[in-house]
Amino acid sequence: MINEVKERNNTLLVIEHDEEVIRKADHVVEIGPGSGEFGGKVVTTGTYDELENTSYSLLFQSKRAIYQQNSYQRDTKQTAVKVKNAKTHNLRDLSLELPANCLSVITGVSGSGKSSLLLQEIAQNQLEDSKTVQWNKGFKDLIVITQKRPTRNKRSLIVTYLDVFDGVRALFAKKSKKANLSFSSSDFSFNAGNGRCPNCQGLGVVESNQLFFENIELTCPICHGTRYKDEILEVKVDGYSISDVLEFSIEEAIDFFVRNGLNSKPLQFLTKTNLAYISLGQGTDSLSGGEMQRLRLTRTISKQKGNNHLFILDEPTTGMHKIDVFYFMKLIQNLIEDGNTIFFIEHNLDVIKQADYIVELGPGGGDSGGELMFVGDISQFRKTSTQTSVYL
Ligand SMILES: Nc1ncnc2c1ncn2[C@@H]1O[C@H](COP(=O)(O)OP(=O)(O)OP(=O)(O)O)[C@@H](O)[C@H]1O
Repeated sequence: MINEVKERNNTLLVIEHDEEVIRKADHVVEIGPGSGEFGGKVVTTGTYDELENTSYSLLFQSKRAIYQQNSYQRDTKQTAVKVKNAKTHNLRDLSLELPANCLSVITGVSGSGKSSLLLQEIAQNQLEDSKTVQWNKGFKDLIVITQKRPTRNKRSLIVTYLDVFDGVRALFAKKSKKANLSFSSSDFSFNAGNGRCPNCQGLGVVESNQLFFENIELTCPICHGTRYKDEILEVKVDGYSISDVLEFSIEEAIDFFVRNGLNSKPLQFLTKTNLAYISLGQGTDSLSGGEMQRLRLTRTISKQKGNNHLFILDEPTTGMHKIDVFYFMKLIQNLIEDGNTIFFIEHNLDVIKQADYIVELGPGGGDSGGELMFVGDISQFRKTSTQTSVYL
């Protein structure tokens, strides 16, 4: 389709990570070299072949051995779930088993029935058996992370989304008591209470509201973006005000949290997914799609205790660069090593290569889909020529 658009004398500008698309581009621009404040520069430009042979190109680096990971090839004998004669949407009397304590990937062309199988047929009744689905009874719970983005909310910051701000507020309240100031934990909230800036209501920004002009956000002229009243900012822990803490990167925040006995577990998980560069006070609505997926997974994982959880994730690597996928998959593999089970809907070949068990649905979408094209491990998959395996 892209070629057709080009042939009609149009110009296409595409944001893309997919190597197959990059390979076909006439000109590629790589932005980086890192993420967040470490990004924003043009790293290199050229054709796919030029990038592949330029040592500082991100494409070149991501194809290096360090970013390749193979399947752990775990034993798939223990069953997590049995599906018998599933018929949801386009599924054609589908029967299969998925293994426990492994990474299973369901792949296939768009509309082939992946979501119908995993999100509807399997996940719909949580861990309850149904006419078509029989569960291994060892799972503690089922956690489903879909692609749906949480509703946009200006007041949701990384620190509140990860539920670690209450601890920070309580710490500052305790410190204020020691200094004979009578501030409570709620005075250190920017969402409510008496401590937030009355002009911007704790947002740190105000809207320009000028007649005839589009509204733009301006730094609040009263609190200068700190979100708080001056007397609140005078309370310091280790020399930092609560507004300074919101400016911390995740890496800096971990030091502060550990030093002060706060729960740093969710922050530790974030660093494992290569998100150590974002700041505690960054709004969740400003995150990229790939960053948001990792944040959601981190929040979910950090709340789970122990093992025997079953995670179902719908295309979790959408929007991630190969390098981000590498870090993300390390976290996933650790989860499995800890005794959990993961089912993915995924097209990403780097993920498929790491799967212990692969299911491909097809052959087409809609009425021409819903059939099992392949079930087995990666070494068997490489020997077939399904619509997905030919790209491995
Ligand atoms: N609620 C629904 N009612 C009727 N048909 C549906 C419903 N949801 C999905 N379908 C149809 O079932 C078929 C399989 O859809 P499904 O979402 O399972 O595919 P998929 O493989 O997950 O696709 P994609 O990769 O594009 O997300 C499609 O033809 C779709 O239009």
